[in-house]
Parts: sequence; C-alpha cells; structure tokens
Amino acid sequence: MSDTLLDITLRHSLSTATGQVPLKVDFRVRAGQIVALTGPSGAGKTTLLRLLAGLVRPQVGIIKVGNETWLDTEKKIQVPPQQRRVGFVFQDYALFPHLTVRQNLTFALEKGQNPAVVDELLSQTELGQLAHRKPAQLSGGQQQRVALARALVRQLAEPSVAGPRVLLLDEPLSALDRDMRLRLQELLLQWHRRYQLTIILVTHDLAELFRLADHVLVLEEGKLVREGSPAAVYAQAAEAEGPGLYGEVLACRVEADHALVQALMQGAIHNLRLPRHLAESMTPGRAFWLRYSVEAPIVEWIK
Ligand SMILES: Nc1ncnc2c1ncn2[C@@H]1O[C@H](COP(=O)(O)OP(=O)(O)OP(=O)(O)O)[C@@H](O)[C@H]1O
Repeated sequence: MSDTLLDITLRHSLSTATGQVPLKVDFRVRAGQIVALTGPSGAGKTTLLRLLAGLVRPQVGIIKVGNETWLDTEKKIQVPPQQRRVGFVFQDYALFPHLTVRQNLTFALEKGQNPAVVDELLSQTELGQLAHRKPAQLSGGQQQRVALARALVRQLAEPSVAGPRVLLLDEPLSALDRDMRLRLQELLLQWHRRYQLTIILVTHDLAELFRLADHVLVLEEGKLVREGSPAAVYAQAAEAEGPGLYGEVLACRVEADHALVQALMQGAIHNLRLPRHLAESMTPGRAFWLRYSVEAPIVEWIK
C-alpha cells in the first residue's frame, strides 16, 4: 500500500513468569493513523513499543519507516533509539527529577535546534506558569502533560522535511482523573491534526479507544488476534463473545450533532460519543448494551 508509513515484522521471546512466550507480530501503519494497541496485561504491548523505539533488540525483525530501514536483523541494520524519529511516553513518565519543567523539555532538543518550540509546547499544555518547577512539585496530570510535551519537542524542532513524526504512547492518560483525561485526549487530537502525527497508543479504556483511534490492534499472548477499525474489531468481539458491552447511563449531554454519554461499563466509567438521535432514551439509570457496527453504534435498551 503506497501510504504505508510503518511496515513491521518482529519475532521476540517474552520472558514471562511462566516461561518463554513468543512475540510474533506483522502489521502496517498508515501515515497519519492513530493506532490503539490493546489487550490483556502481559500480552507484550509495552515490549512491542520498546522494540519499535529501539530500546529492545528483537531476535528477528524488520522495521521500515517510509523509505528508511530502522531494523533488519538479517542485514544487521539496527538504527539506535536516538536516531529513530519517535517520541515516546512511558507509563511512569520518566522525567528527569533534578531538572525543571522547561529544562526537561529543552534537554530533548538536539544541538542547533530551535528552542522556540519549547515555549510553544509549554503554552499549549498550559504549563507556562509551572515551567520553573521540578517534577516532584507537580501533580500526576501536570507531569503527564510535561511527558507528552517532551515527546514532541525534538520532532517539532526538526525541519518539516525531516520526515514522519511518530509518537509511541504507553497508557499515557490512565492515571488521570476523568476531566484531565478528556482534556488531554482533546489536546492529542489537536496535535495529531496540526502536526500530522502518526500515533501508536496503548490503552485499556474503550471510550478513549473509540474517541482517538482509527485503527485497533488487539494483542494476546504475543500475537495479534484482531485488527481493524474500532467499530469492526468490537463488532467482531461482540459477535464472538455475545453482547458484552453492557452499560448503565450515568449522565448525558447533548451537543450539536452527538451526545456525550457517561456510562458505567464493565466496572469502570467510560465516556462515549454517540449519534444525537440515540440521546432521547439516555436517561440516568437506564441500562443498555452497545454494539458497534461498521456504519454506526447501535444501542439496545434492556431496562
Ligand atoms: N525486554 C524484554 N524481553 C523479553 N521479555 C520481556 C521484556 N520486557 C518485559 N518482558 C516480559 O514480557 C511480558 C509482557 O510484558 P509487557 O510489559 O510487554 O506486557 P503489557 O502487555 O504491556 O502488559 P501491561 O498491560 O500489564 O502493561 C512480561 O511477562 C514481561 O516480564
């Protein structure tokens, strides 16, 4: 496919508590896609991101990015992490504790790169007032914003001819409260549009996945077991497992062309964006199950 940006074939061995489990993945990512990587704990999601970033060396693999080869184990090509143009955010943020917010961002610049981008990102993440603080003096949400901004610094400071901008995000919003999560989701969508980012995002949050991703990879025990648009992947899952997405409406706000619904689903609160015509029946306390077809989500009321 001509607009393929990342072409990935990887074979590795996951060292799990119960022994070696093969990680075996082949997939492609198109330029500008937001790909959600999901699946149970221990499936190998973080390891896959680390393999892409060059932090783990696979036993066998090829990673092609546009016209470049970052990895080809047979040809002994292994581009080091600092030369791969990826920004990443780890689960633990990995900020430098002894540096201020501004210094954490400036540190990510390469020699000769334009420092103006640091101010631009500080302002977009509403961190301008906190630029002189150190990570220990920030809340979890503020640290998360610093980590996201830092992941973008080097890529935005490079001239646009430098090529693709890839972000690898490992559950970047999972530790945040709902309001902050929604705000940072919105910021990610803005950045994605404004800077033509290609993003691979690990998430367990179904509402986040539907809101952000246009493609889903489901990883189980080192294998990609499902792949496709969110609607197609979850329609398949509902068919295979029966109508599993039961929920209960907590609150509903109707916007111009859609309804923002807060629902209790599978023991957690999720935020769904549903077509407006479904909003009429969404009174708090009402139970439903949700099925996604490729065309549109279908809500069936069970109470
Ligand atoms: N560099 C590595 N090489 C081989 N195995 C690893 C490596 N790093 C972690 N593992 C093992 O691989 C398995 C998968 O871990 P990983 O962190 O990739 O899973 P995950 O899907 O991200 O899980 P979670 O959702 O809990 O974060 C674990 O058993 C882990 O101990």
